[in-house]
Amino acid sequence: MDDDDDVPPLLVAVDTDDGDTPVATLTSELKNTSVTKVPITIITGYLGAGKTTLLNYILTARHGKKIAVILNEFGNSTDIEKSLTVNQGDSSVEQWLELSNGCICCSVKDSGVNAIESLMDKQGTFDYILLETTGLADPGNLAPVFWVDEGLGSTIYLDGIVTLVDAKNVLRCLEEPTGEEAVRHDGEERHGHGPGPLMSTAHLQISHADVIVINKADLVTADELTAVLDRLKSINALAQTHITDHSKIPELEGLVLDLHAYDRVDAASLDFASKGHSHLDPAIGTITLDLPALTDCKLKQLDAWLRSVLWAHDLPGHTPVADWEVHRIKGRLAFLDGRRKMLQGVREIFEIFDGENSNGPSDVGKIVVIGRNVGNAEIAQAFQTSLSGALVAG
Ligand SMILES: Nc1nc2c(ncn2[C@@H]2O[C@H](COP(=O)(O)OP(=O)(O)OP(=O)(O)O)[C@@H](O)[C@H]2O)c(=O)[nH]1
Ligand SMILES: [Zn+2]
Repeated sequence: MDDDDDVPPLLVAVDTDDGDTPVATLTSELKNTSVTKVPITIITGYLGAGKTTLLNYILTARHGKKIAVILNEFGNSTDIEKSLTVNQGDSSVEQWLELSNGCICCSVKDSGVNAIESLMDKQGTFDYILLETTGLADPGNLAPVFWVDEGLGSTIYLDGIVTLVDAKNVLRCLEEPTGEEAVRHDGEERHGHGPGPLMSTAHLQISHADVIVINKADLVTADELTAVLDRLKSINALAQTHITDHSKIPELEGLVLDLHAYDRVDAASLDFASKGHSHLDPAIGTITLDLPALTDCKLKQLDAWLRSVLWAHDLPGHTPVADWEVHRIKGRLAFLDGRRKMLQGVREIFEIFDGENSNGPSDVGKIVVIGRNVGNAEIAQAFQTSLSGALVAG
């Protein structure tokens, strides 16, 4: 591990021609065009994978953005009464989350967003927010905090989750969850896990990713790299992958920044995910469900099915065969009349929104699911049977 971790990355206003443009000027300029929402990218990855290296790379690259870096302390849902720290130039501002009583995920959601908004009030708006999690954070707990409903009028939006993996160590991390992790992720809080393949923090960080940066490529052979890539694709076939040395991404925009991962669904990634990949990983996998052409009535049935699966953890019409949990869900919903909608979800939260209309009758609907044990043949079959049943009936 590096010893520079105690020195948090700095917020720098890069590429302004005179490096010391006062913050006040930037703020008033931005306030005039105040409808612009600020994207937030979650940067996650196992201990020592290269998160800080990536942050520093982004901060010094030419992009002209005024970036705020937030170090997240509430990676685990049991440990959220913490603060957000924003580093700006030489100063560091800490904002405590004020948790109200009531449902813990609602209060985290409100306070996480409020904390950032109040930081922006105090410090001036940023163009972009990078949120670095601790190495042991589960991004699935964090994403819903920042994936805010349009209607709530938030000034920030979740742009994507970028997961760094260490090419040299990731396979070992996936094989050997530490005792503590095995207990943490195999026990309590989530839907009564039965026995099953162990899931590590590395699994959770990979399964929730929109982009996976396979870092430290300089430390492995080409064959080792291929093995890593195969394993990662078997866990999360939806994420884009990039191979790097010292987290150097050639083009930041579209590859790690400005992904719009939650307001668009990329058709090519859905098609790739449904090509059928090996089930190399026993704990987490990606499956594709066939979806018949929809009508408005069937859309309602699909919505009810999603609520049942994601909220009640119940596969309608099916006795649970073994334990499972859904981390990500994405889909293309094709309608008989040529309309097309997209589905996007993280854990319990999902959204269906309009997509571009199809070009013709060959358009097929599909839903890609990433989650714990869903790659198990019996469970994959149960998902498909339950979905098909829900859409035929009624
Ligand atoms: N050989 C090699 N070393 C790298 C690479 N990327 C980062 N490192 C080194 O790996 C160490 C850890 O990198 P960091 O960027 O601090 O990793 P991190 O994910 O922020 O680590 P934690 O915050 O401790 O979880 C540092 O010493 C880096 O210089 C790489 O591509 N190749
Ligand atoms: Zn670090």
